[in-house]
Amino acid sequence: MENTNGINGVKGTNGILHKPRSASRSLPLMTDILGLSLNDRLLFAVPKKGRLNQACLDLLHGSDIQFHRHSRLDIALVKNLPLALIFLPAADIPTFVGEGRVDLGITGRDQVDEHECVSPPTATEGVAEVLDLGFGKCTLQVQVPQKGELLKPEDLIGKNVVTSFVNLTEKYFRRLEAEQAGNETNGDSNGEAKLKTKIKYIGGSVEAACALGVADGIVDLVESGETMRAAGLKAISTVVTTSAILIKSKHPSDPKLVDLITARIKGVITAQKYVLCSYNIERPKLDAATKITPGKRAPTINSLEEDGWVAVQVMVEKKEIAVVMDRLTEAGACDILVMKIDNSRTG
Ligand SMILES: Nc1ncnc2c1ncn2[C@@H]1O[C@H](COP(=O)(O)OP(=O)(O)OP(=O)(O)O)[C@@H](O)[C@H]1O
Ligand SMILES: O=P(O)(O)OC[C@H]1O[C@H](OP(=O)(O)OP(=O)(O)O)[C@H](O)[C@@H]1O
Repeated sequence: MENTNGINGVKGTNGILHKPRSASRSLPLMTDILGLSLNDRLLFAVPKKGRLNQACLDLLHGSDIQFHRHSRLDIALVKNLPLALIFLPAADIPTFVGEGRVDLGITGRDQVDEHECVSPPTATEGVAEVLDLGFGKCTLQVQVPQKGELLKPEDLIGKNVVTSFVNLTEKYFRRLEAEQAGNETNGDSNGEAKLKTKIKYIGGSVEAACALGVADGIVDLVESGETMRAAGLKAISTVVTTSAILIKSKHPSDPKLVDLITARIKGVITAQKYVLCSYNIERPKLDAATKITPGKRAPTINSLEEDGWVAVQVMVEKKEIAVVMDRLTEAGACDILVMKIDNSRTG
């Protein structure tokens, strides 16, 4: 049976479309205890707290994924799709998705990289990146006290480094130590060489570690740099850059539903990134104007009732719109209007 969304399945008593779950995923018993049946639902992991949480909730809202989350409960059934949301720490999402326990997830690319240091993808396990979501942009950096003798990452070799990203940090220092020793084979994380740098895990407030004497340097995320500067630290090297991504398991239980959710999320992301710009211009000036606003595919051009004039409608990146309006005015455009896009489906 197929519903209007093109998702195969059968309707349950509550009118929700159910798809037979793939036999490969066994359900945790806890779901029965909570009185929620996850049977036949695609599982979608969302960060339960922290920097990515609100942006993810906004994305779900924009994608018309309707749910009610009971307080203290980390599982929510979606009312209008055969989907269940699982609220998890961002750091744990690559494990659940990578092992195929959860079909879809949103987390930082840094968390996926950290996970893959210890669980490299195989033919059946591991995550596949579906979409860069464009938020949660930051950089994982090596930081040291602003005042001090440590100037470059090599100066930290053999010293104490504190981080929440122990695997990426170990990989980074293995490579650095191998380069310093002039022996590239040492860089293999399976190698025998003992790491000289001492790497310790701390779950949060990593920036306090140097001032408290726990670390000589840290590896932590930097966005605006405010936290780092307030803690009297400076960045001396970048380990990885990151942003929030949509990931899926290698064998999702309902690939068509994964595609549908991906298309909805993509539509919201595009709508957030672009505005719709319309203007009128005399036809001889149209070429110059459309060079300024080429659009995503191409501008829509309609003749006006007034002879020799056309109306142009085109998508423009939000961050560029002020400069684009200045340039359009210079090119002779008039009646320039800019409109917010609520949602989209574009190629
Ligand atoms: N300052 C930041 N700016 C943008 N994105 C960030 C920032 N800090 C973290 N992130 C992204 O959010 C992810 C989760 O980090 P965050 O520290 O919010 O998680 P958490 O430890 O689950 O939450 P909390 O710190 O509230 O306990 C990171 O892996 C990274 O991808
Ligand atoms: O460069 P900034 O814009 O200052 O952001 C960077 C800070 O944000 C994150 O921590 P968060 O505030 O999420 O809390 P945490 O230290 O508990 O992880 C990160 O670990 C840095 O401490």
